[in-house]
Amino acid sequence: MTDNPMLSVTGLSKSFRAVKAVRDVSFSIPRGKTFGLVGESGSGKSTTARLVLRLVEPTAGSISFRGRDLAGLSARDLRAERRHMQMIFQDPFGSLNPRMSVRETLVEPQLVHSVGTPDEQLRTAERLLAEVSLPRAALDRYPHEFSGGQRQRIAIARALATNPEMIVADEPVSALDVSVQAQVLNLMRDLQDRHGTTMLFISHDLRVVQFMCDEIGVMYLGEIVEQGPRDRIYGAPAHPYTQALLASAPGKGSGQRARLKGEIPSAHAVPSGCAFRTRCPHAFDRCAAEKPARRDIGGGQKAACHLLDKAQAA
Ligand SMILES: Nc1ncnc2c1ncn2[C@@H]1O[C@H](COP(=O)(O)OP(=O)(O)OP(=O)(O)O)[C@@H](O)[C@H]1O
Repeated sequence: MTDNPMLSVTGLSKSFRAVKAVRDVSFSIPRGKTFGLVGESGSGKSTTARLVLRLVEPTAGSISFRGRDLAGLSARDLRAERRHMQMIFQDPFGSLNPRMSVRETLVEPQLVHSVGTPDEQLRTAERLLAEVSLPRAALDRYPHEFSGGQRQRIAIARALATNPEMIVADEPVSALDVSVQAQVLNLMRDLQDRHGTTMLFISHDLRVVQFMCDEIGVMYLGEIVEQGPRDRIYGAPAHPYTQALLASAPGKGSGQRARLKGEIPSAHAVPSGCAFRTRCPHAFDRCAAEKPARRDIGGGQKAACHLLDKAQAA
């Protein structure tokens, strides 16, 4: 990774009482790149996003954004920093205020962060609508008058209204019809290219992550068990969980790899040693006794699995 990443997360953990939602997560995102977090429901993806956005306080670990440690910022500085980190959520209907017109929706973030004069704010709103391919007439309409895909376009336009350096997108297309998903993803990629925005992108859908992301972290029970450049993760997955996820993806034959079996255990009772061992087709004694360290396996790929030691010893 580069020396000067836009976002750098180190040793991030979050417990909600006995629930260990996020455990010792570290990654960084170079400027203009997209880092994807993928994993089953309950693996801690959304909690990681909320930690990065400082919507929840970490139990441990640090987050550096634009070279500044977010924990060290006063409430006021943190608010100012939010201008540079915007978010897009799964449910655009829930995240858009039903009582605000599109004009108000797009002007409000600019008002909150004192960006531009009222005239400039309106012009920005008009430009953003054009960028997300909605007509100018949409300005005076309300969220319920739009389809799900159009609402997500409005949410994307709103996220861009303060010209942020980074966007955190949590399952931005999973509530949309499959036919609309590709349009919204294409739009997000085009806008990212045009604006050079850095992105943290969260999805349980491997195809979506493959399409959107440069680098990928695979999460299981709160941990990143494997991480690396997209082509390595999809072409040469090293962790049995990544392999099983890929084999279980819709449209994939099981091939040589075991599909994912059983349910993800509760984050209340994380298995000892390797958290994946209870579902792993390759588990052996050491997996219950000892937690595998994350090891570098070349090409920017890292994975935490005792099999990698075994392979090396062989
Ligand atoms: N506010 C909370 N209080 C208690 N437990 C929580 C809270 N938020 C998340 N959790 C728990 O933390 C774990 C991780 O949840 P999280 O939503 O981050 O996972 P996820 O991978 O985003 O899954 P999903 O796609 O279902 O949202 C789960 O066991 C969840 O029940």
